[in-house]
Amino acid sequence: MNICTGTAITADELPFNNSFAELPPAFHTRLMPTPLPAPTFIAASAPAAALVGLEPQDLAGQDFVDVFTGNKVAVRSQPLSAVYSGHQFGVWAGQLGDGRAITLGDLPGEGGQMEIQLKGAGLTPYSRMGDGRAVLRSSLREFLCSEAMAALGIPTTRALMVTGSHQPIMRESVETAAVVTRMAPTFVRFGSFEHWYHRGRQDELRILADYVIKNWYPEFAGAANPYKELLAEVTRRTARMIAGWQAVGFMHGVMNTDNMSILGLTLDYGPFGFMEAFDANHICNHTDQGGRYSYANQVPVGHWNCYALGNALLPLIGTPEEAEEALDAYRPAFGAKLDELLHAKLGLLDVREGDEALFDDMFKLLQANHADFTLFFRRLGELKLDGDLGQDAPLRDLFLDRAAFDAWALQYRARLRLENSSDERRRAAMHRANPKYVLRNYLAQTAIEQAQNGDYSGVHKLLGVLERPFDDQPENEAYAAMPPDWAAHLEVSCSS
Ligand SMILES: Nc1ncnc2c1ncn2[C@@H]1O[C@H](COP(=O)(O)OP(=O)(O)OP(=O)(O)O)[C@@H](O)[C@H]1O
Ligand SMILES: [Mg+2]
Repeated sequence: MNICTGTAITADELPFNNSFAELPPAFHTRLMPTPLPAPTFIAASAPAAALVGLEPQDLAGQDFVDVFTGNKVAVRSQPLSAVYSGHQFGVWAGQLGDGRAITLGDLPGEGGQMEIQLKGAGLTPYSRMGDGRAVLRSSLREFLCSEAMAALGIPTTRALMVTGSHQPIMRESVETAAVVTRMAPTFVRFGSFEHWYHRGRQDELRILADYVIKNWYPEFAGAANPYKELLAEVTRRTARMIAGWQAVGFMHGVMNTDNMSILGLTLDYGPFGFMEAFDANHICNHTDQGGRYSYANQVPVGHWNCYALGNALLPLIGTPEEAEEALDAYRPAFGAKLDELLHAKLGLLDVREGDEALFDDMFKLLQANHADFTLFFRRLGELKLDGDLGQDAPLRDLFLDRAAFDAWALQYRARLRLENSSDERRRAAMHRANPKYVLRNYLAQTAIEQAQNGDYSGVHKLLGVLERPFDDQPENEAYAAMPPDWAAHLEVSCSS
């Protein structure tokens, strides 16, 4: 829909601006996406489409499929790939860049403009050893999880649609190609700044920082030290985003600095996972043998990544002391956000002494019993304040050590009694804080295998369920179930 005239627009007429293309040529390479043979529509997200005034049914039309696969370039689009560098697994990796992502331009929307990027659209000068492509499996995971995270209320890049082609792509086995159309106000990463810092190119560093401030942090433009303010705010946003991850059991899997968004958005859905049987040391990425990006380590790694950004911004900020001051925002921002989220998850209206001990004991209990993370919090909402704990069997049955659960539940009930709330009201509030549906690996895998056989109905169905993660959806009970036995053998890695 043309947001000015209210009429339908064709893909060719998409009203692209190209703000990143206006930066000097050192920041990007102008290039054309590489077409894929016979691209087909797989799925689109209606909530994402609405952000840029598009209708999902229009996206299924061949002209949109062609533009969003990269087979045709809209008149006003100036496709480009951006350069960036980064630290991978804590080690400086040098130049990376969009090796398979091509930005088409920015589309206007009511909430602000969105950069539209095709992931898997062919070789770029930054492809290094890669083929510039993404396979259907990883593209569906990125598509579904981007939209699932948005519905969970966690800051994230969005996924507008996904298209596929029969073109064979070699990974561990032969798979087929797909393209995800992603959206974010900008895809600038921490690594975009590290790139110029490590080359000693202060002019470009300043141009990039000014570009980001002007467009997304205009409130700092007139500050005494805008770059210090920028670092402090990105640090706070990153900390809050990671608190959001911890609260739903999301594990990113590859928190390299080139995957950290300058807007504090979850970026790059590769070997991610959602916590099932709780283990704070769980590693979701099979390739991450040392567990650098385990669930528990996400918190300090987020801080480490902000340090890397602070180091890169140092020539603009001035002194290390000022950068340190900005980075000091991390712990309080993380602590305050997690505390707020945990209170909501436990249905606690106010903050009281002893709450931290209650949370600690809860995590120890979950750890000792490897209770299912999502089911635990969802079923906790059903707990009754009075009566025999045995009446809460579905919750209690998540724990092998029932006595340990009973002891904690009594502590929790005592805490709840300090507040004046009914079972009903608490249940409703907790169900708004604790999702029933998250993208468990087995759910993604089931939909992917169906899609690999040409049937996309499982993807559509799963997307619909994940768009309403807090609703009860009795007809979709099966999607809330614990993983079946076969899922124990599922491994996700960096292969994508
Ligand atoms: N198949 C591929 N072809 C070319 N480059 C690739 C390919 N896979 C990954 N890369 C590049 O390797 C680097 C690190 O990869 P990583 O898996 O973090 O990113 P990605 O999943 O491709 O993309 P993004 O971070 O944009 O979501 C990036 O520079 C990325 O573009
Ligand atoms: Mg990446």
